[in-house]
Amino acid sequence: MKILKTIDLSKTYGKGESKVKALKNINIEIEKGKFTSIIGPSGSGKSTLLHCMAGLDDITSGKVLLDDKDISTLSEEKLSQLRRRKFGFIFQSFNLIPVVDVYENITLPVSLDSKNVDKNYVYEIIEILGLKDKIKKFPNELSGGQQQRVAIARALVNKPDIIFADEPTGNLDSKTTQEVINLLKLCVEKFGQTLIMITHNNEIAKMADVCIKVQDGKVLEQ
Ligand SMILES: Nc1ncnc2c1ncn2[C@@H]1O[C@H](COP(=O)(O)OP(=O)(O)OP(=O)(O)O)[C@@H](O)[C@H]1O
Repeated sequence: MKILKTIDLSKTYGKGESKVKALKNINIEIEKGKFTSIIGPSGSGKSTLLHCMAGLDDITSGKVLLDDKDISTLSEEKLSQLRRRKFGFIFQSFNLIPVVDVYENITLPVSLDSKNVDKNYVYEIIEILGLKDKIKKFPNELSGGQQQRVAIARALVNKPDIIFADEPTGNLDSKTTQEVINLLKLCVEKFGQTLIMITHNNEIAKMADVCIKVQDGKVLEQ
């Protein structure tokens, strides 16, 4: 089953002389419950594609279908609700909140949406990600790998349908990278989520179920 599709998706930045065609008629389909990697050279349009699929960036033409519904025409308010409820995000810079502890960093997306925190589920995630003895720590007391594991826990806490990850291991050494990717895969498998991840790294791209190659704003192969 396909959870997300793009139809002739194009994105152009700027106007006139400074116009950049970042995406040119992209047609891709993302399989539900699978791990899809997006690989390509710097500037090829990977981040733009991810942002357009996740409703973080407006598109110039085409469609983005989530469960066959076009999300590119939604209002900013509806889009932000959709992102909060259905999507999880992990970025290269962990984007943790420095003044609250690990537990609060993880549970904040749920409390922001004024839903009750499912404590059993939160502790299950914390356990899997090996953060049990870290929940009272603050982000600056953690290593990079530990901080990224907190960011993964935070992305999972809403039980999102899709997790969008933009170079999540870009700031980590190769051993920690393997650990983090393995944990991410484990969580996705365990909770049946769909993972879409950008990477520069061929080895990581190969760990995915599906690999999409992007070059010069176009999809080379899926
Ligand atoms: N906000 C923006 N304004 C203007 N041009 C942009 C903007 N964001 C990206 N671009 C341009 O769009 C093209 C695609 O950029 P994008 O960031 O999607 O590539 P990428 O494959 O993710 O690169 P990297 O691997 O270096 O992060 C590039 O030519 C970039 O310069």
